[in-house]
Amino acid sequence: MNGFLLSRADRTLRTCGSRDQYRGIDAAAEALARRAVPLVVGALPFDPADPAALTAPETMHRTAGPWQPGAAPALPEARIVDRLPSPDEHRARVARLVTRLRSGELDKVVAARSVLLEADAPVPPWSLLARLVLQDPAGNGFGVDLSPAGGRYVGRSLVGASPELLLRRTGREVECFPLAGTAPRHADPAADRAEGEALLASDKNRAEHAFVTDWIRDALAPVCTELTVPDAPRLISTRQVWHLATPIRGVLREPAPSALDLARLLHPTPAVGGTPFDAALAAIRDTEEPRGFYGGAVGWCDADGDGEWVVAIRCAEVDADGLRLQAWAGGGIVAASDPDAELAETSTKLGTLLGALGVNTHG
Ligand SMILES: C=C(O[C@@H]1C=C(C(=O)O)C=C[C@H]1O)C(=O)O
Repeated sequence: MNGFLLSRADRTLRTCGSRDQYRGIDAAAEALARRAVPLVVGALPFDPADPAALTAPETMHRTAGPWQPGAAPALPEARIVDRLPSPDEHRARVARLVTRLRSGELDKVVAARSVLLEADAPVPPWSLLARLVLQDPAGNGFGVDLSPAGGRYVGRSLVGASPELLLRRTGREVECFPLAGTAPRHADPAADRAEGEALLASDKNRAEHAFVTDWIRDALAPVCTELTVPDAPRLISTRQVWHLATPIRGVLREPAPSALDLARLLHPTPAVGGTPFDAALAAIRDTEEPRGFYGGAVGWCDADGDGEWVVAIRCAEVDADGLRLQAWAGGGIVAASDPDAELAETSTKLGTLLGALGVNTHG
């Protein structure tokens, strides 16, 4: 995929070409700080030890509102050919994590799984992104060339539509919109509303959510002169799920960290990692296949330090030839989690990507 696109409800950034590429955040941050480049776009991996895929683009184009790609492009038929791990193994992993959570070794950890897909003809990443944005124009649709990360990422892209804003920095203002706590949507409006209300009232889900808001508060407090974190979360919905969400706002202390510095400070939050941070990251590294850029962050930062980063969920990596895709979904596990419910939650979340691809099989 040549270029980068981030489609948000209020504005879209699209870039083309590459005048420089960075595998390390430091090198990109340094180029921005020297004003050697006006803008850096791209993706940060889930695991901070892995390479990033950052690009200083040749040209950029900003438009108001979500991306308007025109009519929904047709996509070739695609099907699930494998699951990593198998649904049974995911359930077993969640059960083992619950044992560790009950022993007090961990407070929360996100368990993820993926599905591998094969298509009859190449899936153009831009067409997949167009379908995701048309399916939910309010979501944060993104398409990123992962080539700057090198190795197996050359020619690969990351395409998705995330409901979660890691951060937006505008001058000294910083905003975050973390999510954690999930319930499925229902076709019947009364059942749907009841599911949402039950999520909002659930102590288990509120506790899961609070690990994320506490993490963000602790990370932002030292770099802010003002910080507002509401006491209770609110409900938001996508086409597939309800989530608990908390809008967080702060005023940054001078010299204000850039959006890229803030992304590095906040990511990975316990919405995709866990608490305590080191133990959760170690558990994920020990139990899961590599997440690559799933669970990472996608966004941009300009030479003034402004920028936006969304959490890279509800997404897939598309192979260089477009014939193979890998889509992931995860969920926060706490001591009270049920392995069957967690498996179902990942299937529902996979529905964002699979729905845009026209794959109806439940993941
Ligand atoms: C990890 C994912 O989603 C995250 C986990 C959530 C949860 O555990 O309830 C909710 C929203 C996201 O922060 C995913 O979609 O893959």
